[in-house]
Amino acid sequence: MSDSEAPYPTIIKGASFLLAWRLEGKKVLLIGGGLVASGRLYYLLEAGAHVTVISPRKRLHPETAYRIDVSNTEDIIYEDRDYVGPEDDKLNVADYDMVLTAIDEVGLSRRVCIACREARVPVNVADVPPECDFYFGSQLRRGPLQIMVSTSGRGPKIASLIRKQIEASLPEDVEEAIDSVGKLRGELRQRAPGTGGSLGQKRMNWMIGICDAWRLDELGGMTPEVRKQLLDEGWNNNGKILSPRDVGLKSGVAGWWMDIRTKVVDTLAGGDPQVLRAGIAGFIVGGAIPGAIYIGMLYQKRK
Ligand SMILES: C[C@@]1(CC(=O)O)c2cc3[nH]c(cc4nc(cc5[nH]c(cc(n2)[C@H]1CCC(=O)O)[C@@](C)(CC(=O)O)[C@@H]5CCC(=O)O)C(CC(=O)O)=C4CCC(=O)O)c(CCC(=O)O)c3CC(=O)O
Ligand SMILES: NC(=O)C1=CN([C@@H]2O[C@H](COP(=O)(O)OP(=O)(O)OC[C@H]3O[C@@H](n4cnc5c(N)ncnc54)[C@H](O)[C@@H]3O)[C@@H](O)[C@H]2O)C=CC1
Repeated sequence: MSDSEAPYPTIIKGASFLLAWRLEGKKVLLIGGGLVASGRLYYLLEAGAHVTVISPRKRLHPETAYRIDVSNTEDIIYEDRDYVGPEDDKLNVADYDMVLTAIDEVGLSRRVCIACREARVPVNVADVPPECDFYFGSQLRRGPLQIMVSTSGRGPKIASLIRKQIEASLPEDVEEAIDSVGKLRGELRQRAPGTGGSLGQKRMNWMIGICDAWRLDELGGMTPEVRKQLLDEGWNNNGKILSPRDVGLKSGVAGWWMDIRTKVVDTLAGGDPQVLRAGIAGFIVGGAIPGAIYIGMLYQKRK
């Protein structure tokens, strides 16, 4: 059977299994305290992990020192010393949910990796990709929204550049929209509790319908009263999907402008606002220069 005849997508191996790992309250061992470790520590703390950092004070990155001494004293156990290796150290890698090394001693990192794999503890060795059970990626976070770019170890700087492009293209209201949808889902669950089954399917269909019918900026502006109206007159009315117009919201100038803008951008610039902006700037500059010459000529003539 050729690829084009296959009923489902062809499996192309070589990917990483991307997840959003819930580390809240989990124990993580971080060996090293330099620049790379400071980045690791930041993400671990944002995820609510309890981190044990081992690294001599004298080469601690200032951000790591700040986390240890000032901002996250409760979340970090700090040991001011060299880690001596999995065979001799008083800390046992098997006692942790995750182990990270970010040191400049490849031999030691390798021994940590072997010990972790024996103990089946996931490990990341910053300087040796084959010794990583998982890679970090270039990340961005806007409240509940998290995006990670991975290049499968090939080009971390490219991952960083792509992340910046994604960041610049995100709609402004994305955080508020996710927040509103989260609240609506919670209120729907209170009204129709339970897991799975036909009720679960009905709940999911209703949420999909709402997300399809409302634009991000409209979702972001949803008040508690509107959410109640959606549930009272929509969900409780045979699972009807009410649009913003149905609940009395006028599209408003902002909404109208967004619609027009999206249509114009799609038509003129293939969906890229930057291309359109460049085009408009070119149009203005292109008009301004001949205009200035013309006015200049009129002025000359009058004289
Ligand atoms: C495999 C991986 C393992 C892991 O770290 O988990 C890994 C490995 C290595 N990185 C090295 C170097 C650099 N790393 C960066 C930057 C980042 N590296 C990150 C992740 C990863 N790096 C994982 C794969 C990610 C993927 O799949 O795309 C990012 C995305 C996330 C983060 O670290 O938090 C973060 C960007 C964060 C951001 O800006 O958003 C830069 C650029 C810079 O510093 O500006 C350089 C210098 C340029 C260069 O060398 O390309 C070297 C040394 C190579 C050598 O010695 O020559 C190794 C080891 C090796 O490759 O052998
Ligand atoms: N994965 C990635 O994204 C990147 C990885 N790297 C690699 O990661 C490693 C760390 O990089 P940096 O943080 O920039 O180095 P760095 O030199 O700033 O920090 C190394 C840290 O490890 C500590 N350390 C060394 N031996 C130790 C031990 N036995 N026990 C405890 N702590 C120990 C040092 O005190 C220092 O704090 C390097 O090998 C580097 O090549 C570098 C850049 C990016």
